[in-house]
Amino acid sequence: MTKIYEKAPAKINLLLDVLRKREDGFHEVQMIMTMVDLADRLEMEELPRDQIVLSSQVGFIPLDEKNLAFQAAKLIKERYGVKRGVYIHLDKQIPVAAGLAGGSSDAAAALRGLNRLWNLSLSGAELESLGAELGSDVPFCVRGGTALATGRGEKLTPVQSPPQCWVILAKPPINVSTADVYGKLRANELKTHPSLPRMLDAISNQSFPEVCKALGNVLETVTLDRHPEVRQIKDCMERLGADGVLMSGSGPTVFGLVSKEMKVAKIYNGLRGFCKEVYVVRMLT
Ligand SMILES: C[C@@](CO)(OP(=O)(O)O)[C@H](O)COP(=O)(O)OP(=O)(O)OC[C@H]1O[C@@H](n2ccc(N)nc2=O)[C@H](O)[C@@H]1O
Ligand SMILES: Nc1ncnc2c1ncn2[C@@H]1O[C@H](COP(=O)(O)OP(=O)(O)O)[C@@H](O)[C@H]1O
Repeated sequence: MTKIYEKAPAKINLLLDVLRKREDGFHEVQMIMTMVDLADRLEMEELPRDQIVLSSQVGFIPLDEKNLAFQAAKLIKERYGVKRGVYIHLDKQIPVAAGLAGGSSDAAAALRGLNRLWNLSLSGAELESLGAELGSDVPFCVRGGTALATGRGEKLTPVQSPPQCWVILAKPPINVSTADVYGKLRANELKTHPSLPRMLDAISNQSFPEVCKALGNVLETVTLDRHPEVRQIKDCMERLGADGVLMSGSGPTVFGLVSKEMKVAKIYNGLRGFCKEVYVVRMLT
């Protein structure tokens, strides 16, 4: 039996601005998103019966229709009239409900993989548009790389890779719901907004210090207030010498950008003192 493998990397938001709340309940955003090399892995294999079966080595995620990879398989099957079944094994490495788009990336990987397994010959644009039906971050996860995401996050413009660096991820032991965070955001009362042109300039000049200065995420106004432990992790990373520090997405994961390898071990060890889940990864360029 043919087996298809797909990697589903985590994303971080180098910049996340919210412009306004829309009538459909979503928020109009401007985000610079990029992938890091912490990834889930999906293994897909045809089943002799017309059924979607999902398994994982972890017990704390749903394996039924609530799972975004399951939803992706169901959507592509129904839309293209595929009368074949699939067994998907999900090797989960990305922390869940962390602001790292783990579920969205799994859905994107399932779309890419099933397109190959079932020889559907769908274009990248078609896969992205299917992805948009599953979640705002899924089109970016289908495409990967670095992008400016606008609309509710589904409209993508490619952006050059940021200068390569180390990324230290620290996830406090709390789960944050994206819907909750957007729900509590007072989009009209935001006092400051991160500057998108500044971040785009920093990337196009490949200036690591400028990228660090241009980091910004308006969702911190909600999550940092409600979860002091996230602010503590930010402060700790700054104290330990990370060059740039920001919460990713709706949180609670905080990432630190570090250019010099010799600083990484000190920051990692310092964080491990009070946060169990710390990862040292690279940006995917
Ligand atoms: C905040 C971000 C930043 O990348 O990521 P995460 O923190 O979830 O990783 C995204 O905007 C999350 O995208 P995603 O997780 O795909 O969101 P969706 O499933 O589409 O929406 C979940 C809920 O979030 C709210 N939502 C989402 C996107 C958006 N632009 N405005 C919103 O108000 C809506 O209430 C929606 O019901
Ligand atoms: N494949 C999946 N991996 C992880 N969580 C999933 C998946 N499919 C659905 N979920 C559900 O989606 C929610 C958000 O998960 P996740 O995508 O990891 O968060 P975030 O969008 O903050 O990065 C969780 O509550 C989880 O139960």
